[in-house]
Amino acid sequence: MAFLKVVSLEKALEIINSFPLKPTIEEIEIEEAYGRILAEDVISPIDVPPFDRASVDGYALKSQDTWNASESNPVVLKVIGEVHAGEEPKVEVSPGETVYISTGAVLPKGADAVIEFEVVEREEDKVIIYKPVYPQAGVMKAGTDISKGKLLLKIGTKLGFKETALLSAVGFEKVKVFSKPKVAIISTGNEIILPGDELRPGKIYDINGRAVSDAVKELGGEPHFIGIANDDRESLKEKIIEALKYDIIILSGGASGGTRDLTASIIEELGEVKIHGIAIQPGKPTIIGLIEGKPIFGLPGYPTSCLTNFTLLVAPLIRKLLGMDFKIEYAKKKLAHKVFSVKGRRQFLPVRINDEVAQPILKGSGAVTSFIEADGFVEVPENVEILEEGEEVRVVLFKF
Ligand SMILES: Nc1nc2c(c(=O)[nH]1)N[C@H]1C(S)=C(S)[C@@H](COP(=O)(O)OP(=O)(O)OC[C@H]3O[C@@H](n4cnc5c(N)ncnc54)[C@H](O)[C@@H]3O)O[C@H]1N2
Ligand code: MOO
Repeated sequence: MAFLKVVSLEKALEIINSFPLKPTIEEIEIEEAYGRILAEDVISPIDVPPFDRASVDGYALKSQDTWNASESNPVVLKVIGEVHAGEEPKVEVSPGETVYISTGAVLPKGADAVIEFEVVEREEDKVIIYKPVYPQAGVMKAGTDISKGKLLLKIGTKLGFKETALLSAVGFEKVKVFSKPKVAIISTGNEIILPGDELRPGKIYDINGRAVSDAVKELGGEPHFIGIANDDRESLKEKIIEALKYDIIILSGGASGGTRDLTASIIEELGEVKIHGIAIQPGKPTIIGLIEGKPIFGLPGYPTSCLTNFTLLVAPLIRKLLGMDFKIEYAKKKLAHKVFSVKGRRQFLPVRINDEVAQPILKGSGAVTSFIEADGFVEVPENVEILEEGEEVRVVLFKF
């Protein structure tokens, strides 16, 4: 067992990245595609619109017939039929002729423009036109919106309503996406209760179960909350065994006291502890192991510490399973004011971002509002004791 042998964040990430998990792909119905991550490039199989289409209600004609039309010298065309949306035109327009057409209908052969009905006069089977109509006026040509063979969406795109609309426009019934990583979540501690339970002395409501579940969801994963394990071997072991049917297991709490050893010893009994301590703050007592090929993370109990470590250690793995790069995303910001730090441990402090400025939230990891009010957390390198106001800093964003 790698008992309390503290490793660097880089080493921890290297170990996590080496875990035997790979992205898997599935084909799903378009109705289920919202929020999923594309596992293929999408090329348009058709032209949109698929045919030259009237974009106004009016008369389809040969534009050349109208070029000499004016108020004093109108052109008269003969109406030879009608074509409505959804129909195949049965008529062809010859010189001197026109066809009544509705918006969205196929432009009949021979015609190259449509004039709105409001600007012409209709007399029985005649239409009187007082101005020239330009070629393609009132027409949307086939493929001008989307052309067949065009790359529409790239692999890795998160499908929002615009993307699903695009898939619908080209007739996709099914689409290939990365399978959602299934993540089991267990909160630990005798003091933790669920909303709805009675708040007896010494008890507190579970925050990590909710926050981690929804962060997993926001990343594109599928959370499975297993429940709260008491600080006893049987309760914890039972919950961990139950969690093994999922891809990744996340525990929170019990990191610093005796329960920590309990977690480590259960992981060691069922699999292997790979990391027991990381040289970061928060997160020093973090445990990471592998049971039956499933990564298991023991994150700190303080919600702010738990979510910081989730973002640093677990989010890159979930992203990797969704076809993205395994890496922490940093943004460069300027520090709003001087910050003192402890030398020797890399620190991550919650910050609020206003424009390009990172404003530290100095409430400590014990406060849940530290992370709720934060947009990310600033990295204070291990060899730095003071960060000056206005200094450029690296910020990990709470953005999944
Ligand atoms: N003597 C020392 N005490 C502590 C140290 C230390 O080095 N020496 N480290 C502190 C740091 S840093 C952290 S982080 C915590 C680590 O705590 P654990 O991971 O063991 O977690 P717990 O003790 O179970 O919980 C800490 C705190 O968070 C609350 N908590 C736990 N789970 C949840 C949850 N699901 N929802 C809401 N709140 C939760 C728990 O009740 C505690 O108040 O230890 C420090 N102590
Ligand atoms: O390790 Mo605690 O997680 O420093 O806040």
